[in-house]
Amino acid sequence: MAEAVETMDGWYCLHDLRKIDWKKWKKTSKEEREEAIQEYQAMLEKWDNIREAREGSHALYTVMGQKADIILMILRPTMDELGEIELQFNKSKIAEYMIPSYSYVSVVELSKYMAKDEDNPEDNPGVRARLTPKLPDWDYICFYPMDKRREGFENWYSLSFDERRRLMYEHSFTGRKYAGRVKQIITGSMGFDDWEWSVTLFAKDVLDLKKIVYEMRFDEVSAKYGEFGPFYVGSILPNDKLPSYFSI
Ligand code: VOV
Repeated sequence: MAEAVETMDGWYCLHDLRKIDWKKWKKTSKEEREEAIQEYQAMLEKWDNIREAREGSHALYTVMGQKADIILMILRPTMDELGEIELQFNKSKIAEYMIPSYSYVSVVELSKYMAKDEDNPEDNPGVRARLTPKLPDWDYICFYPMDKRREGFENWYSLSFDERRRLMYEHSFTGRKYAGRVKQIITGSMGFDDWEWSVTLFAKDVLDLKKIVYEMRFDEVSAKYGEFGPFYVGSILPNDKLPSYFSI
């Protein structure tokens, strides 16, 4: 009999991707552009303080290619706080020069596939820290949503718990080979968004992102059951680099 695995859920997560309307930006006066950047930096500094107080976390990256220009990943203890941030951002000056291109709503998720019967992983400080993570300031990000397949004989949701645990164990084994090189944040989004999970990977070497995704394609769980949405890859955009990023 298939039964759901218990999940542990942490901070709520919004991935907000925007394109920049460079044409409009270029037509704006220098003063207005400076004002918009300063307001944006002040907003980011406020979020930095929230990160320092461990009441949330965020990461801002530029995106390669034409799907978007920037990605903001933001984590907060409640979904309402994410809503407030989105609203505040939409009302800001800089947002007038940005066009929404994709967004994703989810919650940081760990499952109990590997938990031993006798212990409650939620009591473990390491687990608590992974549910409320401080996003790393590594140079590169890769974000994509994914599903577990539900077709014909390849139906993840009709596999037994033990079989799913075996497959996830194999998956974790591949992942651990990338310790120190790739950090993953898995968020669950059933009932929240169009796919079932989002995967956010951080790396110091951009090639490690390709290598891990490629290697995992051969894990049985990804080979048989993985279905993937659009991929976004980008580079970190620190607060102090905003003026040069927006300079024209
Ligand atoms: C950086 C490497 C890395 C490591 C160490 C790692 C480990 C683990 C562990 C131990 C576990 C299970 C317990 C838990 O923590 O939930 C998971 C869980 C999960 N993973 Fe993972 N994963 C990695 C990385 C990693 C990647 C690159 C992907 C994308 C897959 C691909 O083909 O593109 C992925 C996906 C997932 C998903 C969707 C889940 C939830 C599945 C579910 O059915 O619940 N993951 N993952």
